[in-house]
Amino acid sequence: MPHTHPVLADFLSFTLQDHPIDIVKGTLASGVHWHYLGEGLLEFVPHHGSDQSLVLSAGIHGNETAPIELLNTLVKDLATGQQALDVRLLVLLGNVAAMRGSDRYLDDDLNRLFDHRHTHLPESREALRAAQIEAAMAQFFAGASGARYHLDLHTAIRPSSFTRFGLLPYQTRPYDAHLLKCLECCDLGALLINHAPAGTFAYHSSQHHGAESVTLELGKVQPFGQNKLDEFAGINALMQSMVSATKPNWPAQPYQVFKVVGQLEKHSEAFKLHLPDDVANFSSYPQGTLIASDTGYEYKVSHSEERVVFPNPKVKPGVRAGLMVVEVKDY
Ligand SMILES: O=C(O)CCC(=O)N[C@@H](CCC(=O)O)C(=O)O
Ligand SMILES: [Zn+2]
Repeated sequence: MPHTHPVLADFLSFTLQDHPIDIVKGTLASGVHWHYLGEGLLEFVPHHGSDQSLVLSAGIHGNETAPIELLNTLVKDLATGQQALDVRLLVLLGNVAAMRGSDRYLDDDLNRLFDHRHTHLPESREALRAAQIEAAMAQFFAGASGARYHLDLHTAIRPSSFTRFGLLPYQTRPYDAHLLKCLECCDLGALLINHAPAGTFAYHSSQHHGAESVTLELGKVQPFGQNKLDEFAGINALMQSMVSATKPNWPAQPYQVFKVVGQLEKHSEAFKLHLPDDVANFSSYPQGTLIASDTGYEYKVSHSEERVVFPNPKVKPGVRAGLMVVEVKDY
């Protein structure tokens, strides 16, 4: 087998080792050009180019290891030629500094700093990283001539009624029919539609680069090496099909659709979540239930029933402490 460059042989270990190297590039036996663009940033371009561009990101939260391992395997498979490539591809590992210590973040949640919101926190280590990532994405999409897609892969802190689910960023344009079709073929139980602009990476790529973007929650957070990667067969099938621009080879399954109707706001350290500590994502509460309170603030369920997603009283004041969703029939 031809020698595989260490960047490609184990992109994750290479990234975690923190050895600064110059930008390196090469061409695989398949003719695919690859280009290491800096920490956690790896671009692949098919020999004949492509009018489709895809960003696959993971590790925006440093302790969400499963998606990082999935991307590492994908890079290896591209390097050996086991995985075909027919799109321009940017593989991006987000919060590398936090990944080294298995932390969600060091100073600030990176997934609240996109949409150029990092400029308000110049001292934060994540602000610097958000700026680097935004610049890398802008450069990548500047070379795009056709459809643009972005899958941002995560895992959740809590157990969930739906093991795998997606979140579409708030958009004023309609959601892309091809992306929705693809999402039916990756073993998701639910899809959430966000109700407002946010500092998330998926919102950033959608809003600022016209990408068809989605955040995917692939299960529960586990340490490196403890993920059962066969649980991710559906999402792997989706990534493989998007990378090779072929039809997904996973059976289409309907998912439940939810709309975000409100968010829990932590204003101060007086914030209180009125739910059990071990509450699971998508737990449902009837109208009138007090979900959270803070000085001069209360969130009570106003619809006949609402479900709670990502409740987290430990976030910094000013950061969203959870989403409230209701089921809807359509987008
Ligand atoms: O489990 C949790 O509390 C958070 C899991 C996670 O990181 N989710 C993303 C969702 C981003 C989105 O709304 O598109 C996040 O909270 O950043
Ligand atoms: Zn995450």
